[in-house]
Amino acid sequence: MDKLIINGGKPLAGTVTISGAKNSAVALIPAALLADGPVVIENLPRIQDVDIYHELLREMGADVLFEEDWMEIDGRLMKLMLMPNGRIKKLRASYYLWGALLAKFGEAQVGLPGGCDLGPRPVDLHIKGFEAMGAEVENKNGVMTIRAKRGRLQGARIYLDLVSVGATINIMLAASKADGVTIIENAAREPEIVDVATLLNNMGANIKGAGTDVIRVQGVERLRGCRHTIIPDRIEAGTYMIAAAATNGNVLVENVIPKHLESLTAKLREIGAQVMEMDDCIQVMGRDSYRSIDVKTSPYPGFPTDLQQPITTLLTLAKGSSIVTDNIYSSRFRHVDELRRMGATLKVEGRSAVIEGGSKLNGAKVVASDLRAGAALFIAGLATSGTTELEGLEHIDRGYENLVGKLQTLGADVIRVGLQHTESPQR
Ligand SMILES: CC(=O)N[C@H]1[C@@H](OP(=O)(O)OP(=O)(O)OC[C@H]2O[C@@H](n3ccc(=O)[nH]c3=O)[C@H](O)[C@@H]2O)O[C@H](CO)[C@@H](O)[C@@H]1O
Ligand SMILES: C=C(OP(=O)(O)O)C(=O)O
Repeated sequence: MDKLIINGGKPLAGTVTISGAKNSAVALIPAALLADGPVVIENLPRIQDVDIYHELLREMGADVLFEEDWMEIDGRLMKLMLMPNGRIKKLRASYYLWGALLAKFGEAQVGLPGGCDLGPRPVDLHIKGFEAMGAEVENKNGVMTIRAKRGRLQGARIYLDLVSVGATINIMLAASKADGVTIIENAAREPEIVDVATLLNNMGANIKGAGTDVIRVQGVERLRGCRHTIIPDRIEAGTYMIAAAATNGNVLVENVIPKHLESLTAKLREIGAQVMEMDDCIQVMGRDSYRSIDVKTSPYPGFPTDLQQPITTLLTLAKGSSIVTDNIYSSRFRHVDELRRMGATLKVEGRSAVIEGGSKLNGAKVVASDLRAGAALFIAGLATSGTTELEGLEHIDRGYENLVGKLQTLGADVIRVGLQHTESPQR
């Protein structure tokens, strides 16, 4: 297995360019299947989740060209297939095939998704939405068979009991070609949802209100091909911002939408880091001592759960007690034991990490249990003055493009060793 070897203690300095958003990319790709012509998606991140989606599309008979950072997708020759297992288990976002195939064929037979193990990740709200639109749903040994009872879904008013990114996008996908109007209430407002609605509208859909908590979708008969550029990955950007602060560095994070990072920017300023927002970049200047603070995750525009683990690492360096509470996932704390192995003083209490900050971290052999646990640990490795060996890179590969290259550009002493010497998995 590959591992990262990090000789930490060097302040990160320089410029890092952020890739396209993972959570947009993995929804835009299935959305493109709905068009009666080619859709070109640009600024795709070269990450494992995108590679797996590429393979899934080929498996389903779509015509796909994947070059550099763009993909041309033509779903016209695609066949409806049973997809019980295999690649769909390797990522969370394979659940978007439910909404996309339902809209395209009136039917989907796709297994339950994989993705990061963060405790229970139910899909009841997706199902509730499809049922409200006239689908019958059967779960047989983890394979979801979802069928529009009348051949085509009907518009419906759907209230989401919890704010869910996945359910909001899935219902939007399904509703885009349904008969009539669908209203999604208590919809998620994440920028990735706006990105998906923008692509669908450019394909000829009629979606209003994306980015607010009420989304209105007037179904249309046909969607057409178009060209779309993905928004920057605010979680990748946030990870580098936190890494800059944790190493007392000075990093210009470019190709970002600063507004998408406001909750993190506010927290970094609160602990005492200097953060400057410009048009499409953010500069973070660290310092050698920080104030402790509390952080609570919540749906956008709140503090993102996907940055909860990375900021926990930073707060282990701040003097005093900090509490980091994850209101989205109750068990997203598998990085905590590994951080303790590196000398941090913190424990899990309920759905919070309680941190006694200020202890000096040391290098150690640690394992990433999930994608952002990986981020928390490579940031810790960069911030210690010792050597850290980090395993579990298959999780990190799901979401960080060219991690080693980008860190090396910022002056980090980090290499990847193991059987596979390439950063990005083979396509
Ligand atoms: C591919 C993708 O975009 N992944 C993101 C997406 O995941 P994902 O779409 O899976 O997360 P959701 O927004 O749906 O989950 C939010 C909360 O709602 C709960 N829930 C969700 C659906 C459902 O049917 N029932 C239910 O109870 C979840 O357990 C969780 O507690 O949003 C998460 C929350 O911002 C991020 O951490 C993930 O990076
Ligand atoms: C939880 C995440 O991803 P996924 O939902 O794809 O597992 C993440 O990106 O932090």
